[in-house]
Amino acid sequence: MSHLDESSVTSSYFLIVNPSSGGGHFDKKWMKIQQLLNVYQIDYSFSFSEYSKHEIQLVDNAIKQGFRKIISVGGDGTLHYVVNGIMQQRYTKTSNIKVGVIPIGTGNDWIKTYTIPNDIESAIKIIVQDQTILQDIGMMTLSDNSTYYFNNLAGIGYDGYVVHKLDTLKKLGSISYILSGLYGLLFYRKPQFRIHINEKVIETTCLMTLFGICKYSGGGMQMTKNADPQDGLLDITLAKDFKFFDLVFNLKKLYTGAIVHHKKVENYKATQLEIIDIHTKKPFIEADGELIGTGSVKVSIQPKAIHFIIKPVKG
Ligand SMILES: Nc1ncnc2c1ncn2[C@@H]1O[C@H](COP(=O)(O)OP(=O)(O)OP(=O)(O)O)[C@@H](O)[C@H]1O
Repeated sequence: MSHLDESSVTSSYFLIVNPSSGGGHFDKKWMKIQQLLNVYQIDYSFSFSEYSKHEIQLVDNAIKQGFRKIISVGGDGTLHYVVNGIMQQRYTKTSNIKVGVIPIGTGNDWIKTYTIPNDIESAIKIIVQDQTILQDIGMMTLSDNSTYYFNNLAGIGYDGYVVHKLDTLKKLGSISYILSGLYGLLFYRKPQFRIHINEKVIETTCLMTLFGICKYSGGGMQMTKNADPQDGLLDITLAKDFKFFDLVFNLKKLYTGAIVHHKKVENYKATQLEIIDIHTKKPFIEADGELIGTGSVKVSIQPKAIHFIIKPVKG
């Protein structure tokens, strides 16, 4: 780790701004954000991301320059790459970094766990209040040894397929997740997984396996049983031989979280697991709603890795 001279560390915020996030009206939103940051006397610098994953490089530069407070202005994808930038940099311990979010994305699922409102001014007020939580971060290693981090939820199988299909439907907003999900289930061929978890080996046909750090994904669905962002454990859901009608008849349960009690669903807590794609069907792998690759994957957790600015808890 190449440590910076402490005198170059600044208390100012650095905003990573995704102008493509949220599908429109960016100029108006950005104008409002700048005005409010001035009203609340927040000292900041910023960069616009110019393409997907550019956030990683922008975060690296900002931390190198001495910034320790990073604000992600965008949706879950922007936050995902901001987190990847923090986890990959080598200038300071990741837990020295504080991350806040100004949500302007389509889904904005990460903020739901912390009841941060999907509203620019409320989010800025929360940043001013400066209450933080030291959150766990998930890590995935693919067959080619590439490494990816996730701050919300990741998965392999059908959810990856849905993310792959989602791009064309995203302009419809959060309903696009469910439309994409239902459409795909008519055609999707479930892979066979060999799963090594907690000294057990499970071999099964599997619609998907999910790894949760936080509670919500897919535009407000709750598909893990008891995700706790600070317990040092992945909250794992195995949706086994789920069929089209299993999903149609249980739509409401996807949103209430009751789906985890379905007889074709198994839940686990673990610090690590490995999923082997037995017949090399190359199932899609997603992290925080971003497609990251295909094939087998090892998943683990980095406990209490990054400080996130969250809504102050009353009491
Ligand atoms: N200038 C850019 N042009 C195109 N894509 C970009 C740009 N900057 C960042 N991206 C990428 O846009 C993708 C989507 O971003 P993000 O998820 O934040 O927005 P969203 O899709 O509107 O919101 P959500 O994921 O919450 O539904 C991410 O992969 C991000 O890296």
